[in-house]
Amino acid sequence: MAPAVTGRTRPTKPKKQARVQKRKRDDVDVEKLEHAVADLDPTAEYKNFTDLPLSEPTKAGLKASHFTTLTDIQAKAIALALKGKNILGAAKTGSGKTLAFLIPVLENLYRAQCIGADAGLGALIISPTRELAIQIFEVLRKIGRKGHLFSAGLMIGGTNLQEQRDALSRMNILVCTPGRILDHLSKTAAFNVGNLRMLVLDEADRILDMGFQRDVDAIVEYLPKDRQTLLFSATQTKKVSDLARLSLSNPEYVSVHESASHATPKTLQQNYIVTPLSDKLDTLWSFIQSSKKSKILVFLSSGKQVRFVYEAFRHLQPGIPLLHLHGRQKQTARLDITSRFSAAKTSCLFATDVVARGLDFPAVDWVVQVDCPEDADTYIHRVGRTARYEREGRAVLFLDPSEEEGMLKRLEHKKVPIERINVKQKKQMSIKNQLQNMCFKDPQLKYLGQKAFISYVKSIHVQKDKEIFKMSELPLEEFAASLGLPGAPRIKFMKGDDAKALKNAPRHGLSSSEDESEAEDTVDGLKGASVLQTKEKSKQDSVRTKYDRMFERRNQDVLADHYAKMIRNDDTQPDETDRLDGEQAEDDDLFTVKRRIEADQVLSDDSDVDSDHQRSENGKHIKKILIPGAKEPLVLDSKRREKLLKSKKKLLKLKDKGTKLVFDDEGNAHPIYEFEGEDQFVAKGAPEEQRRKFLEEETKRVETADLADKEAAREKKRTKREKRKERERLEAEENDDDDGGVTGTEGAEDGFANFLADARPLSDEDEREEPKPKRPKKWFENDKHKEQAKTDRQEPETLEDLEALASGLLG
Ligand SMILES: Nc1ncnc2c1ncn2[C@@H]1O[C@H](COP(=O)(O)OP(=O)(O)OP(=O)(O)O)[C@@H](O)[C@H]1O
Repeated sequence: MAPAVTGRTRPTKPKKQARVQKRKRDDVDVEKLEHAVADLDPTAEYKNFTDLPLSEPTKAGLKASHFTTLTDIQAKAIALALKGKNILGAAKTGSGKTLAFLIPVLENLYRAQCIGADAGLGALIISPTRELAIQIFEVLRKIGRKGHLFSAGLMIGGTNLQEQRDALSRMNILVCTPGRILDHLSKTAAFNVGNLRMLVLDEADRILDMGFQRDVDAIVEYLPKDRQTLLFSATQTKKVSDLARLSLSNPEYVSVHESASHATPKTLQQNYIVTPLSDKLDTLWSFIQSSKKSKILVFLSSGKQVRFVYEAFRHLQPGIPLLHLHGRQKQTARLDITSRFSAAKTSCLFATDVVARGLDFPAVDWVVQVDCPEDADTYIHRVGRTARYEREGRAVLFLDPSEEEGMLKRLEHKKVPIERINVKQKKQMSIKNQLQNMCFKDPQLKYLGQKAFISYVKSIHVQKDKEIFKMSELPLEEFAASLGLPGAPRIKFMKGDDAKALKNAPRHGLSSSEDESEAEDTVDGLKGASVLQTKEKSKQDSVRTKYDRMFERRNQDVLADHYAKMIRNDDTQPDETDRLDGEQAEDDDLFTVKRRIEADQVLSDDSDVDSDHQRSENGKHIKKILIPGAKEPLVLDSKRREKLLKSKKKLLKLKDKGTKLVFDDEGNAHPIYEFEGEDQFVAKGAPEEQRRKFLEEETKRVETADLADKEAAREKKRTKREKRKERERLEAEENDDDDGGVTGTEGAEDGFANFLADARPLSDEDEREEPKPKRPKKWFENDKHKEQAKTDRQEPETLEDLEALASGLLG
């Protein structure tokens, strides 16, 4: 990120005079304001911003942004915060919490005249995600643009740390993410937070949860204790430990919707569908097909899932522009996608929970939760991306039958009104075959599918609420098939009993039993582990040593199945999975021999490696192992020697070097160099003549070989060039797609109410046919404002522009 500099040029003399005069006016203003704030009654009901004792620049900024009436949370929180109280604010999503803390930040710093480089940092606003930080910063800039003189900056990850450093010491207000600000606090010497007056945590529950706990603890260590702290969230924490950690003494609880019968906005219609995990993508596809004229936000549990679903659906040409967003993307791409989705009228964004909180995308029609959220709070945050600030919206949650009971219980407890609906069977489509075809043809997509599968299973495994997430009840094998995969990839994350079951399981690839290898193919998660447990029960009776386990250990990564097949006996018939894998299996043949030799030589404990347990003179247990090709058995009498077994390179040293042989046409072995008998040599002619002849023949041979080599090199280059061109062409096509160049028929629009059999009639369903009433313009979209803004300054397009305009806020 370019430094969030003020961007102000050195003021000319008349400007300086005007500023001094303004400051004087401010002084008067400040005194008056101090009195007015002291007299302010925080229990009174304030309706309009003009009822509050606010500075002229703030009033002007609010007016220019068309904010006139206060929302509930603003009415309750602003008055208290102006009086310097610590606040714990909770209000439903989309209820206007951002202004509830930004106005007090501007006002309290203004009254304290915490302005300019000498004043130092006055307020620190922390947000859990970069996107949300940017959004807060934008709102701050808009309402502060009418005459405030503060310097404000945005410090988020994914941008240049060094460039931010110089600017830091000049900032009065900073909007940041926890990791980045901690970086600066610990590494930037010039960054002084000694004068800090206010700390704000937006989406406090997320910031205070496990993910950010340590960062927040460390940040708070640097800050002065006698500051004002404001915490805001849609689902408020009152945990004593959290409050103590933030030195939040006697906070005022401002919870406007606590007594409300629902935790979500009234204008939000919420439904759930019970759909087995293996049908989720079919249901999602069918849903998208019936809602092509909507703006849809789809939540999935991991970036890898997002990537796969996005790529797969894109290939299927859904007829609606698709976008995808997850935390692993570059910051510029994330920003670009956020703004494209904000601007889009119809689009479908696949995203992780990185956009679940706080983001204010205008006019989202649908929030679809394909993967069950980890808890009810996350559910509330996700659905909060629609039906914002009194607008209407719909949300639908997909649940596997095993998740239904547990999740509904949690939602009920949190006062979330949700009703079950069913999918109309005739509207349900299946894309399973297409996905299988695509994965078969495109190894990259198959790879993404494998990753998606693994990350999904892992995400279920780490879920805390086992009443909702029951791995053993999920149809994982069918789920893998529904992603187009030929089999369920193996996963190495098992902990506790399950991990032991897997660890103790023998290497099926080396076992002769076909049954066992079948079991292994289906192994996944707990289900698989339990299969193994039963199979191994009989073996567990005998004592198992570390060595036994070491010999039986197998590679448990994504390709483990393939590996197992590769080292299986030659006569083993390829199974269905192999056949599906076609080309890849053929390629793998290349490695079969090599792998088998390595595996046999190094790991196998049956025929090739003879082991012998003995006791040494000092009574220590030792084991002798005969390595094939080695002259002497390897004595395992120390840890270091044991380690030898793991290193093939070191084992090679123990082996005989061997002799190189060549085979003739009849298959008889000969040493590479065989001496000719003297008579034969003499019979061939003079040695000089023989030498000349030999040289001639060899030169010819080398020349032909050289030609062949050159041709092969040319061919290689050619294919490489073609591949590159193909890649470029595909990339160009992809970009076109992203730009909205979407194929498909738009006329096929049916509306989701048609798709759902028991859907409550959507009140605006008919209205939808009529021209939609224009979405009320946001304050910053106002034409008048736009024109004026154009004359004042250019609207920011990039993060850098935004930062460069930080000073705009500020005068
Ligand atoms: N007083 C107001 N008058 C009109 N519109 C408002 C007012 N306050 C906020 N809004 C608008 O309401 C929308 C939601 O506001 P905001 O993003 O602050 O909600 P939030 O409570 O922070 O939501 P979340 O919990 O999802 O973060 C925004 O589009 C904002 O412009």
